[in-house]
Amino acid sequence: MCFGCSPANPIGLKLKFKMDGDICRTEFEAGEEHQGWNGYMHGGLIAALLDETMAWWLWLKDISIMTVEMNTRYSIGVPIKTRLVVESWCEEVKRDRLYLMAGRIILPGGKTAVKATAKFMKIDPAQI
Ligand SMILES: CCCCCCCC(=O)SCCNC(=O)CCNC(=O)[C@H](O)C(C)(C)COP(=O)(O)OP(=O)(O)OC[C@H]1O[C@@H](n2cnc3c(N)ncnc32)[C@H](O)[C@@H]1OP(=O)(O)O
Repeated sequence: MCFGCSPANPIGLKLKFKMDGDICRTEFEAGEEHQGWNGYMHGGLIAALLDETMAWWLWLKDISIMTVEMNTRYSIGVPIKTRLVVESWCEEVKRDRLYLMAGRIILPGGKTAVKATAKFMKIDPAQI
């Protein structure tokens, strides 16, 4: 019952993903329950949005992975009750096992509010 994508998780984000060329994309609108500071989305949940979107780029290609490292740069506060677009893509694959991924959150109007980079490690699907 994944916090990011399961439709059955009552407190989950219920994200749905689509590939558009080499970009994986989802949309999300944060509610009051997702706030940190008043009116703005919690930074940890923003990181979860990006982690999940980068993971799904791989998952949609049938690659089983786990996040092993992630860096998040918060440039603009992410307002709640606002339609967000989240995108991810692959920048490099090392030794056929380590995937260097990147992602961003785009506000209405096109500005990038948050950028992330992360490393994902391919694992044996039997491990999860
Ligand atoms: C549908 C999609 C839903 C996805 C949900 C969202 C994704 C997530 O949030 S996953 C949850 C968070 N992540 C985790 O809990 C991961 C926890 N970590 C692990 O379980 C293990 O470290 C695991 C299985 C990934 C790798 O373990 P293991 O196979 O033993 O790796 P290990 O032997 O330590 O390292 C393998 C190689 O990778 C390298 N490596 C390990 N970590 C890193 C790193 N962070 N950066 C670069 N290289 C690394 C090692 O140096 C090693 O290199 P070499 O082969 O040359 O010696």
